[in-house]
Amino acid sequence: MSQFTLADLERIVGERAGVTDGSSYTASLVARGQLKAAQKLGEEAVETVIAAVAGDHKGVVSESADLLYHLLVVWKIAGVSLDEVLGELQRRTGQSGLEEKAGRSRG
Ligand SMILES: N=c1c2ncn([C@@H]3O[C@H](COP(=O)(O)OP(=O)(O)OP(=O)(O)O)[C@@H](O)[C@H]3O)c2ncn1[C@@H]1O[C@H](COP(=O)(O)O)[C@@H](O)[C@H]1O
Repeated sequence: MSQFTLADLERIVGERAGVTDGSSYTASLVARGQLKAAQKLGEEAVETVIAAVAGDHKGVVSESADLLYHLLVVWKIAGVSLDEVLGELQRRTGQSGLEEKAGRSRG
C-alpha cells in the first residue's frame, strides 16, 4: 500500500505554489487564478466520470490523481485546508448520508 497521503500532496502544492523560476506547473496555475484552476478541476472531474462510465480502471486511477491534485490547487487558492475538509467529513460520520440529505431539505 502506498505511504503517500493527501497531506503530503497538500504540503507539496503549498511549497510549489510560490515558486517563481518558471519550473512549477502548480505555481503557473495558481498565478492564473481560481477561475482557471476551477475550470481545470471541472475538466478532470468530467474525465474521471468518462473513464468510470467506460469501465476504464487505469483511466479512473489516472484521472482521479489529476482530479485530487487540481482539487488541492483549488483549495490552496481558496484558503481551504485538507484538515478543514476532513473535519467536515468527520462531523458527518455520526449520521448516514440519507439522514444528512433529509436534513438538508428540512433546513
Ligand atoms: N500531481 C500533480 C499533477 N497531476 C497533474 N498535473 C499536471 O496537470 C496538467 C494537466 O494536464 P492538461 O493536459 O489537462 O493541461 P495542460 O494542457 O498541460 O495545461 P493547461 O494550460 O490546460 O493548464 C499537466 O501539466 C500535469 O502535469 C500535476 N502537476 C503536479 N502534480 C504534483 O505537484 C508536484 C509539483 O509539481 P510542479 O508544481 O510542476 O513542480 C509534482 O511533483 C506532483 O507531485
